[in-house]
Amino acid sequence: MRRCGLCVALDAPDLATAEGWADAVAPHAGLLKVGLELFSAEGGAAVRRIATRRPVFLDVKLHDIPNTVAGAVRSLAPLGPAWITIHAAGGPAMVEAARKAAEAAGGVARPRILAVTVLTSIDAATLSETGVSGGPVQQVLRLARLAMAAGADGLVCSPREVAPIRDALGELPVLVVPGVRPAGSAADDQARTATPEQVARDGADWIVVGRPITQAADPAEAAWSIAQALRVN
Ligand SMILES: O=C(O)c1cc(=O)[nH]c(=O)n1[C@@H]1O[C@H](COP(=O)(O)O)[C@@H](O)[C@H]1O
Repeated sequence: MRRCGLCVALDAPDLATAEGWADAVAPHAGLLKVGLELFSAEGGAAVRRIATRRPVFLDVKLHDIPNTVAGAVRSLAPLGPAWITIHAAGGPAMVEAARKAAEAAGGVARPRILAVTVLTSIDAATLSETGVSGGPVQQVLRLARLAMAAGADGLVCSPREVAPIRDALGELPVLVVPGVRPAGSAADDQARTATPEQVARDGADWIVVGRPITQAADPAEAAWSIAQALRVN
């Protein structure tokens, strides 16, 4: 039976705040995420410090020409992240360049490349405004196939596409799923959401949760409660 783990997004303005959250939630989280806010403020030190608690998911969502993305992956790999995000919409050559750069960075401990499909903040109307017709599920499936064929190790999608991706692409892709909200929590700026229980049932490998944990009165308790909700299988 597939187990779904909790990744906590440490979206903090400084390392002291992030390390406080990391210490509180580490007993309930299998991965900790360093994203654009923390990485922009603290750089590589954030990855190195957080990695002393749990493997780090370094979410920088690279999206550039293949040569530049490959160079960025080469520069980030020595920090030791378990995962690095890129945008699948950069196209197959970009995804392949990221994968090759990660492999060249070496060994079994190489960073894994996660391809972001359609951001969880984007609804059908916004997607159509950007020129993409057909709706999020169709676009996510298109980008998921493209990214996996080009060598991505896994995919980031919203809770709404976990079941469709499993139907279309099977059990192999690692699925990492933000936009998760416990019943009754505010959606904030997330558009395509579902509960932890639903996402685990549909076959996600990891959920990514930030504010419902970090902005809770007791982040450790909030992380524990979400981790419990994942044990539905
Ligand atoms: O790549 C991501 O992690 C990501 C992709 C996506 O489509 N949507 C998304 O919300 N994320 C990240 O997941 C986290 C969600 O945070 P909360 O909305 O606070 O739970 C943030 O750190 C986002 O940067």
